[in-house]
Amino acid sequence: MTDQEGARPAPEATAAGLPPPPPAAVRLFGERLPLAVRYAEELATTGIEHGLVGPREAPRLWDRHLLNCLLLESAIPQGATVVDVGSGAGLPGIVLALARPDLSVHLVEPLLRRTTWLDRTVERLGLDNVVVHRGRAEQVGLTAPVVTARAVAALGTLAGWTLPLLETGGRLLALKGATAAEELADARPVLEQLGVTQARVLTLEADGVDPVNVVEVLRPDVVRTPTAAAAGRAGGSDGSGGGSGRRGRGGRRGRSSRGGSAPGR
Ligand SMILES: C[S@@+](CC[C@H](N)C(=O)[O-])C[C@H]1O[C@@H](n2cnc3c(N)ncnc32)[C@H](O)[C@@H]1O
Repeated sequence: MTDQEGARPAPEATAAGLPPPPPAAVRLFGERLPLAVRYAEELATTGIEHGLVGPREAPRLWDRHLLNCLLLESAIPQGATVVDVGSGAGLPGIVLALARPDLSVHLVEPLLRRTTWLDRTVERLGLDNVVVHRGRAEQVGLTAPVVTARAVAALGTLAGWTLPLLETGGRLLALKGATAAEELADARPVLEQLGVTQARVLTLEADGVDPVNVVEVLRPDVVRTPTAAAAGRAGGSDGSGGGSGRRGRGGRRGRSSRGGSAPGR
């Protein structure tokens, strides 16, 4: 047998270098896989054209982005409302909404170019469990039991922005990279100033997917304002890495609304 006879056909590319979904995506998205494929195709085409995704990301969209974000869903209770801050191209918010139609997901993103793309993508995918809000986390005025974020800000800064968005007993779930424990240790003084007493690193895993580190921060009964000095130490840089079923009062599903509308309260 020649090499050529024994060679398997190359996996068919679906859009602009996007490979077919890997077995873990097929298994984990289940019946929602066709929608996840359409989202991946949007990322690989219009997402790259509009600058929401790096031009070389298409071949690794499944592993590095969709599956990485999908692992987070196991930490979110059934029927939860989720506020995803700094969504960018909808990561992790759209992935969660795709995999979990029981969730009500609010995407918070300040940049108009991005919310325009998010609006259009949510509409194209027919996701009626997503509302897009244009605004900054610290001004958007939403509340929910779960707030998610990936690659938005250093942990102390992120906690300062997002703890006020959490309902009593709510949790911030921040997707972080390999240095999650280090980042949590660095942020401890600021978290203490904010009143946080419970924060830990969760490692989420599934067969065929690289494990993901998530920093979970529980909302304290009273969220305090850190001193300016502590806030400065928290840093404003981009942190690397990476709920309850009610709809926003002011937001429309699949549409943008400026900050100020609240899902829950
Ligand atoms: C590096 S991107 C990450 C996007 C996406 N979460 C991901 O993982 O691909 C950071 C995003 O956070 C947004 N952002 C920055 N400051 C923010 C703030 N104060 N509130 C909400 N979003 C913010 C930016 O506009 C940008 O879209």
